[in-house]
Amino acid sequence: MKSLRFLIPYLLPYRRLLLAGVVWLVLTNALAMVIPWMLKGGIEAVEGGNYRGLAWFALLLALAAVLRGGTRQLSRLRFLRTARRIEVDLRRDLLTRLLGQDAPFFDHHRTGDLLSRFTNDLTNIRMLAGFGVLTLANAVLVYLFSLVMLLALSPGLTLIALLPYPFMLIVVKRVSRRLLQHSTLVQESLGRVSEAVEEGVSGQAVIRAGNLAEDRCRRFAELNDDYLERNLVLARLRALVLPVMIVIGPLATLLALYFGGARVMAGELGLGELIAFNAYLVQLAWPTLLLGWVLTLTQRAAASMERLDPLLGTPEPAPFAASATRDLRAPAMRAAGLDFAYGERPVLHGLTFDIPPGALVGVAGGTGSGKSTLLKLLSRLYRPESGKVFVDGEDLADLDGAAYRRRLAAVPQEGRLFSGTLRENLLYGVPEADDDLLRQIAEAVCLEEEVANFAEGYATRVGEGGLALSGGQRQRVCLGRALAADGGLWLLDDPFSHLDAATAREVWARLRPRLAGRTVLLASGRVSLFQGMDWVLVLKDGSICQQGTPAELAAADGCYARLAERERLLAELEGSA
Ligand SMILES: Nc1ncnc2c1ncn2[C@@H]1O[C@H](COP(=O)(O)OP(=O)(O)OP(=O)(O)O)[C@@H](O)[C@H]1O
Repeated sequence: MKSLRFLIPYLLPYRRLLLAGVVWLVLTNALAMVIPWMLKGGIEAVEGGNYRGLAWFALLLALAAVLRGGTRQLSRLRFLRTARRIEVDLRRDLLTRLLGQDAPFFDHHRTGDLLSRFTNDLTNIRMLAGFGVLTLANAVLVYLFSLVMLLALSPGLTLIALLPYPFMLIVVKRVSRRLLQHSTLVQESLGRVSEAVEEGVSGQAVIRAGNLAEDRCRRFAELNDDYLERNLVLARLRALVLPVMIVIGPLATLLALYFGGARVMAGELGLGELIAFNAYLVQLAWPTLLLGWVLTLTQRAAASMERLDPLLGTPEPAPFAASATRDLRAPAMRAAGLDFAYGERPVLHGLTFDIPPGALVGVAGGTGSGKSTLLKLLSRLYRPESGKVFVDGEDLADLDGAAYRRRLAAVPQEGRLFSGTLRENLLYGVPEADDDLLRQIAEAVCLEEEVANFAEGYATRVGEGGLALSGGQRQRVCLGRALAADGGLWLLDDPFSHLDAATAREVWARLRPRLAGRTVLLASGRVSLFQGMDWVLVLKDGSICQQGTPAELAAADGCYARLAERERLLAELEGSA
């Protein structure tokens, strides 16, 4: 249960609210204790023929019951409000930490599974922090108060009536470990179901185009069956606890009635006392029953907390870089013997190069040669296995991440747009930008004509992930977004891959003057874009096979020349087609 300790810092800010809840709860239980005592007084009044006394006891009993209803509501609201606030705090912290994770984290966690942590796991924790804590606190108070009253009425009978309770503790202890294990399995299984739904929605176009719906449905059915199976095991475990909890109360009453009845007949106990004794016992029944439920709730929340641990257990990320303070200084970049592997799979081998500040550098190479991976290392999304990257002579690993991001304008290969308008997407991170800048940016990435043809212009909504735009339009919006934010170091990962050769050349021609004075690395499979650049690194199977000026490389008989030749042949083929 150590995982539940994570909850304590989240409970602390609400200790006053919780304390108020506890105070109302104490009052509720004190009033609950009055009721059987009034019952006892009423019965004794009946036995003594005291009608006036009976009326008073009845009135007080009713008053206690009404007041108890009110205080109960007041305490409930405080506990549940605390739980809702904790849920909000946890959700906020989760997202902050998620956004602070580096790329390998996302390689190892599935989207649906991460999403289910924000929904199902948080609900489990909220349930425990609200109903769970309330029920537990209430049970402790009911047990304490009732025990005092039971002992006051008859210590001997109390011992007899409470005999079944240790049996309950044994069952609870035996089942709770297994409940935790199976709750974890259920949450993991739900993560896989969520993952399949997420993939089904985001990949719907591919599923339809490839006629994969039947296969996806079959896999989904398997995942669902697995989820059902694991839930059934959990339900069977819970079913072991509930009957025990249900039986305990009546069993105690039975013992009290049998042995207490004998004492009443022997004249050792009053009838009113026996009835009050039973009424106190009955008050134990409901909290006892709910304890079984709290047990499963606790195990589910503990399993959920363990799933949040990889995120919440990481140090709080540094404050995110403010967009207003972009750093436009062009850095010198140097790599010394960079090696990198995705898990066990080596991808980059001993990359060494030197780029002076303000240089325009191409990164050439065939598909899968490691271009994107190199740019990811330079943008510090991944860290090299061995070797170092130096930025202005300083080790990239030692640099302040936020300061480095302020200097960086990175355009990933598959740029992602956010739900919202075209304007919002182009000016993300530069909210103070005006229409003038917006138009300049659109012009620089050759979007102005297309936007003019959209009925709503820059107010056009791009759809989730930019689905309402073409792949090429999405790429250009991402380029425009980087242009609006700007930075001294530009890492462009094949940002023209969805554009035809002519448009790619046009966008690049418009972009180049705007990048003057920046250090720029452009990765692309199109060698023609590297003309006039200061330097080109040519990658092959994760190693640098050549580097030099484009003219030198074109003149030499090497992998660059072969890439150029292949591009020329492809262009000829396209032309003749
Ligand atoms: N997240 C990842 N996990 C595991 N392997 C990966 C991952 N990303 C890329 N790879 C592998 O690393 C190798 C280099 O990929 P990379 O994307 O860097 O190549 P690239 O030159 O940019 O290719 P392309 O031009 O097709 O985009 C490939 O073999 C690829 O399968």
